[in-house]
Amino acid sequence: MSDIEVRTAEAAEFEAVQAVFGGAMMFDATPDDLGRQLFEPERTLVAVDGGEVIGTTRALTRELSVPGAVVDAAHVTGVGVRATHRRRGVMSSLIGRQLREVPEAIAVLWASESAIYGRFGYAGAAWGIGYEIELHRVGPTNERIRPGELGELTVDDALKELPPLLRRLQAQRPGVSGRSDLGWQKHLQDKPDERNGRLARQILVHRDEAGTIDGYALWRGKMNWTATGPANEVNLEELVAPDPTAYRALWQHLLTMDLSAKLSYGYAAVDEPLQQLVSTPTALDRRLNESLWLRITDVPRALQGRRYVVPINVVLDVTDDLIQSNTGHFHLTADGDTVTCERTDAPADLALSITELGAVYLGGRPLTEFAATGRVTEQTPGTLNQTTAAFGWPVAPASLEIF
Ligand SMILES: CC(=O)SCCNC(=O)CCNC(=O)[C@H](O)C(C)(C)COP(=O)(O)OP(=O)(O)OC[C@H]1O[C@@H](n2cnc3c(N)ncnc32)[C@H](O)[C@@H]1OP(=O)(O)O
Repeated sequence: MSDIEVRTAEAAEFEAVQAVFGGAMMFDATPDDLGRQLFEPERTLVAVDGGEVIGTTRALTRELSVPGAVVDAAHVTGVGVRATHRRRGVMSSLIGRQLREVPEAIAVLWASESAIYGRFGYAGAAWGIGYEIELHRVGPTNERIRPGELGELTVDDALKELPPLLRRLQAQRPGVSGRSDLGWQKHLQDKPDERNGRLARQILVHRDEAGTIDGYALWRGKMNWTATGPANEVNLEELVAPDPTAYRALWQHLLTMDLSAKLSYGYAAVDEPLQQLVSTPTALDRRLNESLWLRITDVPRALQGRRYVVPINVVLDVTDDLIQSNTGHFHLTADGDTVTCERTDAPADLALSITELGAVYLGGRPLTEFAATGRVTEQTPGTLNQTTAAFGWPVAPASLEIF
């Protein structure tokens, strides 16, 4: 590490950053115009050896829904180190500096491997459910879809119509990342060489009785003809339907696609209502996946940024090996929209590290889970259950996209 310099990237280094990340992940990272426009060099760190970029990490400027609010969250991505420079502490230098420098009170990421980020105080804060639905077995309920309720949009129309629906979902569910106009363009980009043998993306929408779009699904089909007949595959990429009628109608349509045997979807929530809409939930073939990892970088600001499901008045003893200002006692009080979190000398009710605080931040994991292994300790009897209830949230967090 001694000869390796870690510094902020320059705009001209976009290609080098892409090449290092693509090489490390083993995908073709040919830069495109939208990717270039979304590049934030001032929020990218590079490790340089002999003038050559050999390691990278990026923080994207995006918002995230958290319990009861939408806040700024550093969306960390592009973490890669050239294979020739692995296991010499390059990533540790990059991630350590990034976490100390990001202005946001929380950072989030999708991990390529579970073993990487815990050492930096990140914790799995949301689970996701992957479906491999057997359409012949699942038995969708008989939803009547009236003519005109469903339609398709062009990308240009989708860029106007879909963003408000994602914002509505953010108001309902924690863990959902916001998208800028450019972010939407990138999300709806449909490069033929990235379709994995599937057809072009379909932008399916549902309209309410007044003709207003109140839900959408992004999906692709793939023809598969077997010796026994058609077995096409439907790949659902995203479904956003804050309105119950739209939610039911879109799923009903997708589950009954002609000639199709399978529907795959990777971003369902742990409490996904879909299971109520089918007669055989086991045919959903559900798999629990890791989804969003979260790291609190500023305890008082992060804890003040979200809401709590019941009033709370607790002193937390937090330890953080990487960010010293997060270590100490913090007095958290919350009652509805009035939330305060301040450093205090008062004795602590609960002791935990920054990792456990990150794990429970989105309301998807209970503090009691960590008390069971001694990672959270109760100093004042009764405060564990109260604090667990306050940090919980009625809707499970779910992240809709790998960024
Ligand atoms: C948010 C995202 O972008 S996710 C994408 C992450 N990137 C990838 O998976 C691409 C392929 N891998 C890589 O580029 C690199 O191997 C990285 C970035 C994962 C690690 O970079 P390195 O510079 O080798 O890590 P570094 O030397 O700082 O390792 C620090 C510690 O993490 C451990 N570690 C590093 N990578 C891994 C891994 N994949 N699995 C388990 N442990 C790991 C190291 O063993 C080391 O442990 P130690 O402190 O006990 O000795």
